[in-house]
Amino acid sequence: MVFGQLGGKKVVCLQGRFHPYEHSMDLALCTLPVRVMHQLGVKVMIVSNAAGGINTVLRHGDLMLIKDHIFLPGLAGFSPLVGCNDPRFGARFVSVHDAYDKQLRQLAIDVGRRNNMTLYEGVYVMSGGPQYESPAEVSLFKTVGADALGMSTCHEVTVARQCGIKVLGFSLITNIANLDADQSVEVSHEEVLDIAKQAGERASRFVSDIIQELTI
Ligand SMILES: O=P(O)(O)O[C@@H]1C[C@H](O)[C@@H](CO)O1
Ligand SMILES: Nc1nc2[nH]cnc2c(=O)[nH]1
Repeated sequence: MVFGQLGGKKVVCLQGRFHPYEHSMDLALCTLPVRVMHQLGVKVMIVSNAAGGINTVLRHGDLMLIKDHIFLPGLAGFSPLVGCNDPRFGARFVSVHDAYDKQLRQLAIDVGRRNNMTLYEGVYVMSGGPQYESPAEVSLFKTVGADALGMSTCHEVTVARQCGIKVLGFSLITNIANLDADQSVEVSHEEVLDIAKQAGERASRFVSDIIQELTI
């Protein structure tokens, strides 16, 4: 965790995250930093990820605001909320009808527009990873309404919402997910890192501008 000030606001940044595939799908462990941030008094969490684009409008390097998510591991019982519930972090049963705050999304859209940024809005699906998806799996996700897919974020957002932290999320499209097994292209982590690196500065500026205008 890095503590500091940005745009006149107190901020805490995580220099990385714990992915469920790195920790035997122990999602409670992977979301510990979010609970710590809650205990520190954090009210807004801005979360980002690298993702494969499913929606055909998305291109390498695009930013997609997350409007909603499909938490696939969570649906299968791999939720950070299973097990004993500690009431310091919120209720046993949590509604995620407003996982990604509408007001914060509007703020991001306004900031993006002022900076002439093309910003898409869509649904992020989290798979367990660490393998990238087969074309048939990508087709499945497309059919159920996903626009981009990755291996993180949903468990963190679920815990943040349980704690009452408002969330803004965006995906950086690092690769185009394959839909056709006959014309598929290999996805590589190097490509993901490369595109993420290229977009880093633009994405950081965008987040700083949003933080500057936060009124919460
Ligand atoms: O932490 P994120 O979700 O940005 O990282 C994605 C998912 C995998 O960890 C990795 C795959 O290339 O990028
Ligand atoms: N699951 C998944 N995660 C990603 N992270 C970056 N690209 C991808 C992708 O295509 N699939």
